[in-house]
Amino acid sequence: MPQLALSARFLEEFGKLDSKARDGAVKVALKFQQLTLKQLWTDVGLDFKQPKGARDKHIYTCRVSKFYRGVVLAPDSGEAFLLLRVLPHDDAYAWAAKQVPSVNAVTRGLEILDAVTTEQLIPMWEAEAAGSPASPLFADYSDNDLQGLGVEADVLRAARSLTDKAQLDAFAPLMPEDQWQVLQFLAEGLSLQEVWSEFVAYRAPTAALDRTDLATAIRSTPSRIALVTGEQELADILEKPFAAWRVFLHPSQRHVAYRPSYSGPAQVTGGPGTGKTVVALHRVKHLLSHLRQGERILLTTFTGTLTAALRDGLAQLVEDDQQRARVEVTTVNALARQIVTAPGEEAGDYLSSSEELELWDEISKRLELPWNGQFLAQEYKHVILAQGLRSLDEYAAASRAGRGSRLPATRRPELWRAVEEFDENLAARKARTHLRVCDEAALLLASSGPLYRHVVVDEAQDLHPAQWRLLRATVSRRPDDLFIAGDPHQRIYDTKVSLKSLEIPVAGRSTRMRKNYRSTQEILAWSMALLNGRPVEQLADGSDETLAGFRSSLHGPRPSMHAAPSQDDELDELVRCVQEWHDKGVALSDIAIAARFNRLAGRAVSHLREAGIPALGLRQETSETEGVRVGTMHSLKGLEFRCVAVIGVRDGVVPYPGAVTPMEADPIQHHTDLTAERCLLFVACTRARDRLHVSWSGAPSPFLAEAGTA
Ligand SMILES: Nc1ncnc2c1ncn2[C@@H]1O[C@H](COP(=O)(O)OP(=O)(O)OP(=O)(O)O)[C@@H](O)[C@H]1O
Repeated sequence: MPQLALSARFLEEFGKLDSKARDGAVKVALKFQQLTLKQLWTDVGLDFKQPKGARDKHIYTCRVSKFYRGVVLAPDSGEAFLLLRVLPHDDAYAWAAKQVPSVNAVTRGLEILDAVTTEQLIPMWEAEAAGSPASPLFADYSDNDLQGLGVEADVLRAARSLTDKAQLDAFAPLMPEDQWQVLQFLAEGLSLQEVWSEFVAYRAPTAALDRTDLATAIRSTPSRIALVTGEQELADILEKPFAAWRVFLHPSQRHVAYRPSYSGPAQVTGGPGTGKTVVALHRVKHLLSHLRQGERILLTTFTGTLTAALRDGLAQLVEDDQQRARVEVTTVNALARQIVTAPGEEAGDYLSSSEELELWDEISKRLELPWNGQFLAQEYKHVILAQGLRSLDEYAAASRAGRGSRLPATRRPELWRAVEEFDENLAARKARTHLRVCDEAALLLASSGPLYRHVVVDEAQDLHPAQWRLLRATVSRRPDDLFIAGDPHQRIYDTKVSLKSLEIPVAGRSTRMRKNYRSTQEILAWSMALLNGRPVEQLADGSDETLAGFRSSLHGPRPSMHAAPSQDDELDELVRCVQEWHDKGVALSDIAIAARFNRLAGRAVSHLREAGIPALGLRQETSETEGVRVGTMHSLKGLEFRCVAVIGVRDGVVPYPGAVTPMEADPIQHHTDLTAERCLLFVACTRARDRLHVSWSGAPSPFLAEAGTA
């Protein structure tokens, strides 16, 4: 029996079919599982036909329903059939007739080129390029350079006729995806070596290649083609056609997630929406398949909302309940609480950051110290807790590197007195702070021993050193101990760490993702302007990281912006915008509103409800509840929605002065805080897949003005 394979595009189109056509497509796919080669070719229901004027003899169409046909690639060997697309009857024939499959000489993957349209367009582009004063887009690269990355004759000719990135984008639907991706990386400024190592090296040939062997090429293209091994697997894939991330991984994603083993901690970084969470989930799946009896995995992240998303994702990827039960999904803070709280003991109250600040202010006044509450809180967080200092002697000997404020050594005893006072006050109230508890939990584990065989961390960029110490202590120093996913461009709190300084060395085991799968290029480009090309400090060792080469191949409308005369007008416009999205078929639960603070978020909820649009706070949501999700920019971290409105992006709020340490108090912290505020707006905007709306009342945020968008 030949093997069935499904292309990513087939699956995407299958997901959008009406139920009748879908049933038809399922029946077709099942026949490939049940019939012999001979039976398939002669099956009346399937009605295999070669399109008239087909450019390639391996391409057929088959009947899916009265109105739809599938496009199938049938290699000569009869070993496999690949379902390429499912389209309305006439479109299927028209598309099928123009396509030519081939085996890429470098990547060995199967490729499909729209040979007819390309041949028609190339002479036009060549003529246009000849008359254009612009220099060719790939002038810096020789044919040899491009061929070495898998760019083949027809695409090479087309690439030579391009003069700008917009033309390259327009070419995307016609071109084999991998070749387009290579050209796109180069156009974005990546070096030949970077493109080679990030995209091609994983797939470089190891044995002789038969370029007529389409069946082998089908098996060598797991990033776009899923081989189906049985009816159960077929049902499983077709049941969730939009969860393409479960089945198709980018070569760099697969390489990172399914690498048999890392000799120590490993890291995946990349801009928003590059699939870091997807990679982390696949890594968990891989680690589960090697887990010995009695061993467990910790999958952890920053906030509770994110653990819910991780749990959902894991349930989609690992269907076996018993396997999944071996993975504990929890936040770092919840884990710490669990470790320090004895059975039956009350967990105690946690101080909010404003309560903590109030307490430090009180102590400062009571002890008549020359420092304000903010200074004390920062010293406690960024020096004392960061280094786990437990006595005045330790504090007196500690480094304050990275602090931009001066504190003579002779004054440290006074400050330590404030720390003691703080701890005593908490003990008296039976209260705790999250970081203090993480610090204690790390200490406890240091004597009681690790809890897990592997730890996988998502959204790692905001973890504090005390949280890292805890994670370090939960797992022994062994191969595959820690797998870390994070993006320093999404650091939205005031902590900056270098993993190297925390004895979590990832050098040589770190990979950066560049392809954005979430947002349209229009949303990405707009959001990236907010960062203004500013590099941020890497998680690994504090050196600079940029978003070079970070791009999406999706396209859509440009973000809309609205400058309102008053907050009421701004909220009226928000209602109009949400209504319009909903009228166009977007589910309310796929729409999110983000504000800098809960107050405006709350007003947005009321305003929407008054207009008859169900809305709820992000924290109240369960995935089934219908209604627009509304929350703070912080609470949107790690999530995604089809449409996002970011509101209240005004001067005096974004950045929020209260969250930015004054320059004169500490210039280093001032810079960190300001960057965190900038990144916060970037994070909120990059949650959007298709539509982004940004609004303000009064003067716009200076971040918008600097980006040239307002
Ligand atoms: N290989 C893939 N195929 C299809 N979709 C993918 C793939 N990888 C990721 N995605 C999709 O891209 C979106 C973003 O993925 P994910 O949340 O893992 O990115 P991220 O890098 O963790 O984002 P962020 O840092 O912004 O939280 C998700 O909708 C995910 O399903």
